Amino acid sequence: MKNDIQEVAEGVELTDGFHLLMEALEMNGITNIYGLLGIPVTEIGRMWQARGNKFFSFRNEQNAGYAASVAGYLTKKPGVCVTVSAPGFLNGLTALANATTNCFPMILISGSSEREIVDLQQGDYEEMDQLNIARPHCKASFRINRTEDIGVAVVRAIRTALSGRPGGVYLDIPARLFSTTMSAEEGQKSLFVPVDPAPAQLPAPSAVSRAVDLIKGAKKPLILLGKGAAYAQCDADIKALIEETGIPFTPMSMAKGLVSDTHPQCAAAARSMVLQESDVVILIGARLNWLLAHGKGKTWGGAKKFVQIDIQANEIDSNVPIAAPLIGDIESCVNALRAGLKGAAKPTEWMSAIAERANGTKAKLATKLTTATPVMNYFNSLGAIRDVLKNYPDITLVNEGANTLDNARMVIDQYLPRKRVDTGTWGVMGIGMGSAVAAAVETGKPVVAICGDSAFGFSAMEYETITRYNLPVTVIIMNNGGIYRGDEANPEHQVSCMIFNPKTKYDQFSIALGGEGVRAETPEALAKALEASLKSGKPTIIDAIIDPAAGVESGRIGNLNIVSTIGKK
Ligand SMILES: Cc1ncc(Cn2c(C)c(CCOP(=O)(O)OP(=O)(O)O)sc2=O)c(N)n1
Ligand SMILES: [Mg+2]
Repeated sequence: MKNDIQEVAEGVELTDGFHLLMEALEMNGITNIYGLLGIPVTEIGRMWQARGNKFFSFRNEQNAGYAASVAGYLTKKPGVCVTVSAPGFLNGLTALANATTNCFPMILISGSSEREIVDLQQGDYEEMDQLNIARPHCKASFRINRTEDIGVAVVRAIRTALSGRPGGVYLDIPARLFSTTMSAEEGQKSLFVPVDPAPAQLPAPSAVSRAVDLIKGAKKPLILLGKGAAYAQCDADIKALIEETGIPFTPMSMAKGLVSDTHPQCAAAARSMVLQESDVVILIGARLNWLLAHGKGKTWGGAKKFVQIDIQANEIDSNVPIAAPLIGDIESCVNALRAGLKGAAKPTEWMSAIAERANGTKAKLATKLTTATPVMNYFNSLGAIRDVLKNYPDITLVNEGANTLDNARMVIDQYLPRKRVDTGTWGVMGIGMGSAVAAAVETGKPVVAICGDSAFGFSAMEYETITRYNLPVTVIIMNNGGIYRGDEANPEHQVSCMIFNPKTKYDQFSIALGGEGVRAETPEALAKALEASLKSGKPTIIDAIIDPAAGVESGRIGNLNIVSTIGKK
């Protein structure tokens, strides 16, 4: 390797891999790193902090990775996660794969063993072929072998994470590179900032007129907003498209608040009606995957024509034929549609039929939200939370669980864009605390995490990370004593595989980890504790006691469960 390390004459100022990596990140506007330190990356944490940047140190790399990915989603700059090699890398890889599935820009940087040892499988400390293991789970996997390549590698990682469909990138750095030196002057010259890393991509005029004609001919058009539309940060353009055309819209969970849930054209409360009865559906940053029943079947009722805006051409026709593909970035496509639809007739009859159905649904729900029960259920507990949160529109709501997720998504309104972070496309549990850290750090505003007790358990120890940085995070644990429910009977001489220890006290857990803890057994107590926590700005866990029989298996996706047709033997 000698010939790869420049011989530097005496007296020339030197730099090294550590410094070049940090300068390259800083030059590209990255000041926060989420990670977990150890060999060979420990010094990065200390030096990064010494330079006045922030290193948020986690208890498990998976949660640091979730934090980095959510930072990327909220800021449109890649979130950066740093881990040690092998097991640390693998823990971070789950979050990198989830970021890629969600289309969140994120860079995972892991220290690694030297190539010559990995390739001969000579059994190094935490040896693993990380570069190749990462490749199938992210947009790109790069390894840096020379100090002079650090600048271009960071830029490639940033451009890949941000351009086209955003996603995860893996940067593999062999341990020795960090301390390899080179001339500081040469090193400085090797660093640069990419020009326009996420370029606009305009749709073809022929595609725009095809889509405009289809929408103009629709009797019952519908706009369906996905988290891609929220990520695009062209909020005013999307609101203008909706209001100028008078077309009803319904948001996917993380697109809630892109246009307020209380907007008169919001059809969320009549979702099944609009999915079934619409004749032309305009998908904006939403993929026709499992979350939308793959665009077919009883969810969608009769024949449907789809207009699909997506930056990735091969997403089109992934499940059903798309009548009018619009390939480009969301802002360019939305504004092209606005121009073409100027003066088009508004579907006022369709909109008023929807409003009537929505109002009926809301009235029924309102009764459930205020009906007292001996032990709280999901509705009267979430009703109390909703009444508090409507006075705090700019908090970020983090949400995970099954019944906890499905019911909170339906009950808790969102008023502003990018204020709801949840389990995303995969429906992954454990995103809670990492997402809460990132939201608190990147927005500087309070966070409320509503987690099922099982979901909370996946990242519970990160609550210490939250108290350590004294972040304004309130965690409401919907404690129904189990996965989906807490009343499953125990099989012979065993504890049920679906329930938790009924003696668990999450309020005491919070106090033990340096936070505030409150046990809430009524909606009034829950509302009071939430209000107090938001006012105090202190890390708080509210242990919301929910009826163990209140949930249903797998929440709203029980249909995906597989059960034996021959029963238990
Ligand atoms: C990483 C991971 N593991 C397991 C699951 C399976 N799973 C699990 C384990 C859930 C937890 C449901 O229990 P909860 O206590 O969080 O919520 P409710 O009791 O309110 O339904 S929801 C769900 O899909 C998952 N989605 N992700
Ligand atoms: Mg539960």
